[in-house]
Amino acid sequence: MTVIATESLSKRFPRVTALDRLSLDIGPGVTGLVGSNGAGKSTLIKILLGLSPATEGRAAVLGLDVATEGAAIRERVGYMPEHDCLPPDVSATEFVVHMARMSGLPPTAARERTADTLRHVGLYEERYRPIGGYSTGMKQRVKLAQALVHDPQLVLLDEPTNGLDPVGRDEMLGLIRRIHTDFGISVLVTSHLLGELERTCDHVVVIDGGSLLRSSSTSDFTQITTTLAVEVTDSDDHPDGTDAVRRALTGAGVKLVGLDGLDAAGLPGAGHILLVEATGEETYDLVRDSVAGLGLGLIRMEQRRHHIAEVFRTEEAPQAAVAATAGAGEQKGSGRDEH
Ligand SMILES: Nc1ncnc2c1ncn2[C@@H]1O[C@H](COP(=O)(O)OP(=O)(O)OP(=O)(O)O)[C@@H](O)[C@H]1O
Repeated sequence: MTVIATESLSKRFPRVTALDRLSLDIGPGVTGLVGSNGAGKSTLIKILLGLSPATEGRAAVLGLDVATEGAAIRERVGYMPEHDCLPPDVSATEFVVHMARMSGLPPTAARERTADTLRHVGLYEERYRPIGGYSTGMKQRVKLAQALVHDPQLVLLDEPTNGLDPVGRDEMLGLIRRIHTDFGISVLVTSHLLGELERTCDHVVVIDGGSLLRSSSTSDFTQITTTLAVEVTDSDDHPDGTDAVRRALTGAGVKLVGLDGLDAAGLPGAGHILLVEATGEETYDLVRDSVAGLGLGLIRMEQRRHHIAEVFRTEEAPQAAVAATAGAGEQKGSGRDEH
């Protein structure tokens, strides 16, 4: 079943091509749309909502044509915009009830749905206070609640983790995951951070300069590698057990792999982890025998998975990957100029 389909979709502004012949086929579940700033993510969302016309190509959301059935799409789809757009002088409850009424819910249903939805996103007593005094995390929750209040089939979330600290970001990602697992609502969530989508999404679409770079299931991105992660104990004889094993394995001709600065993101306590290139079963035996020979304990020896960011380090879009993993690149306008 297709939730979002685009066919050679382009959007040209006078000086920039924001989307360039983009063809996508997105199914149910949680899908991440990743791209550096200016890649065309918000432009795509506005076209999918029927709010902005495409220059060329076609798109359908839940089987409805974006060019002619925008109102029907917006009845069935929730939208969380990227930028701060909340009125400061009303409470979350008043605002979300208003949005529910705008979506056609009768007054009692609107109030009930509002209470349920605000509780679901983690806003309790504070929901009666004016939004102007809220933290960024609370405002993001209000924006999420108004996207969910009319019980949509699909929500489009534009950079929901923007401006959040690591704890707030994890909480928001957990909420997003539960939108699908608890309510069966499909989600398209944009981000410029590849790493956070890896944990949250079933499927990831990567765009750069308005074009499709890759669309695959998260598990395809994070396939098993031939690298073994090895962790050992220390001992009185070998106070740095990791180093002793490193020397033993190198002496036995085993190739060790560098982490390329990805250790902190990849594996907890990665300073104590050796990455070993496995050439076959014999590599496992050699590691086991070397560790035992040194009188050390083997804490773990496991095949490592790729992280999405690594895939892009080695593939065709090094610039997009760097921008996406760095997460701080705020440069606009990576869309290409018209010729
Ligand atoms: N109304 C507009 N007029 C002219 N150019 C626009 C307009 N809206 C977007 N653009 C340009 O189109 C390109 C894509 O912008 P878009 O906002 O879709 O990117 P994005 O991937 O959502 O990035 P960000 O997260 O920074 O918003 C950018 O170069 C942007 O400057």
